[in-house]
Amino acid sequence: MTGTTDAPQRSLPWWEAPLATQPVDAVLSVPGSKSLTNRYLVLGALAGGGSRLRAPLHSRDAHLMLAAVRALGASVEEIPGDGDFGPDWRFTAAIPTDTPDAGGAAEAPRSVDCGLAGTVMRFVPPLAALTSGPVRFDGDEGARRRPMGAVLDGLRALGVEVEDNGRNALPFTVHGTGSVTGGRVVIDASASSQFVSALLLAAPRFASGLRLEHAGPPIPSLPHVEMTVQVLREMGVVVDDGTPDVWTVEPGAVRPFDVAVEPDLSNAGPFLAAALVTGGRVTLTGWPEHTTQGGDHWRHILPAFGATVTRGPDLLTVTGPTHLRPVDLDLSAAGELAPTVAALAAVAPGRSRLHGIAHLRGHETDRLAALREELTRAGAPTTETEDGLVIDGGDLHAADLHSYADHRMATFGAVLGLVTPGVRVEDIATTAKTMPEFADLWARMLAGLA
Ligand SMILES: O=C(O)C1=C[C@@H](OP(=O)(O)O)[C@@H](O)[C@H](O)C1
Ligand SMILES: C=C(OP(=O)(O)O)C(=O)O
Repeated sequence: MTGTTDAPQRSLPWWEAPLATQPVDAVLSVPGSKSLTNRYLVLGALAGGGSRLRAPLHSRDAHLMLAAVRALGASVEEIPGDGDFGPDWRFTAAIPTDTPDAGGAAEAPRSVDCGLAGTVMRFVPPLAALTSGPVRFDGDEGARRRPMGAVLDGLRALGVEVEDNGRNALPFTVHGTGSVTGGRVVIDASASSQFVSALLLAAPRFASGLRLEHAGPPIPSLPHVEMTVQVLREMGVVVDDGTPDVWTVEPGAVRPFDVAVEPDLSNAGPFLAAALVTGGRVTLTGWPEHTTQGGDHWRHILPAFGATVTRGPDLLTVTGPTHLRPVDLDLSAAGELAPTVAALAAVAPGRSRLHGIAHLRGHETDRLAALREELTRAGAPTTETEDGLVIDGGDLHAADLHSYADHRMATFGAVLGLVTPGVRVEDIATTAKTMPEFADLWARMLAGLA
């Protein structure tokens, strides 16, 4: 099966991926979780009342979410914190909800730039529906290709007016009336777990709460839905998720909070992968004891390649094997890890199979097509299946690897480059979507300084 790739037409700078001259040996910390930061920003916008995010992620996706909740009327100030990667955020006012629609015809629409952030384009429209007046959403060119239908149809089923010229995609305008009645909604969330999270996060403020049902093929990335349920419960919201594919959220207040954001375990992936491909050792600090982050799956994925994973208090250490083994993995629960897993499979001699990830075609780019193209270009012949990739690894060579404006395609290239002379990665700065510090941290890891 083949797809089309959308390698950029513009000429972007090339980054010479550093080659590891010896096994890496580093202890490092990574910035905060995108998924948690952007959920807390949404919940802070509903709670207000001095809610504080400690050590939040400072990246393009997080700053777009911050700008979005501010555009909807929340007030957030930056205050010094203890995090290594930037200041804390404190809400001084929630978004105004339950305000009657002023009649609004002449009101200029507020606008939300979604960039390429799935969390912004999916989580913010239901918030916009709770405020009064039109809100126009748009984003990067690539964002207009990402699936949105289930959120927009879900909102329409709840009585919210959404104007999208029949595209079911960005750009669109949500016409908020200051309140959403709520009730029962059925959606197909097989293209993204974010459709479920989006409606659940705003649901405590729907007048009669929400009963959300999924009907369709299985939902991918289920730990992200569990994360949504957990953060809602932490803020005092009553959620029932006892029946598979059905969630009920009781109407009620979102309690103001003070939380420390966990490190981003998905973004820890390329650094852990460095230990595997170089036969070295990498320790991540701040690894949570319990977490809903999909990135916690590294503890199970990396041993399949032959790595040893050990836990210490607040630490995870990964030691690479002498030779990587090929793998056969279902990544449906943690699809965002697939580009890094694919890089490891390309280094491992033999045939690896990744499945359960058809929905990656709707991520930042069509990741199955992009990975097929770039892996094959680098000497690991790859084919697409209906729901994954078959990768023949072990014989990589120099290549110029495209990043498709996708942070995880860029870090994928960096992993290949560690053990393959002559790899260049296009536009490493695209990692700013979730980790602006990537190239710097990568260099520090290689220097043993991190
Ligand atoms: O809710 C979230 O924070 C996310 C959910 C997942 O989306 P999909 O279900 O679309 O894979 C994940 O891949 C994405 O990086 C972040
Ligand atoms: C799929 C991803 O992002 P988004 O939140 O934009 O969906 C990702 O980070 O891998």
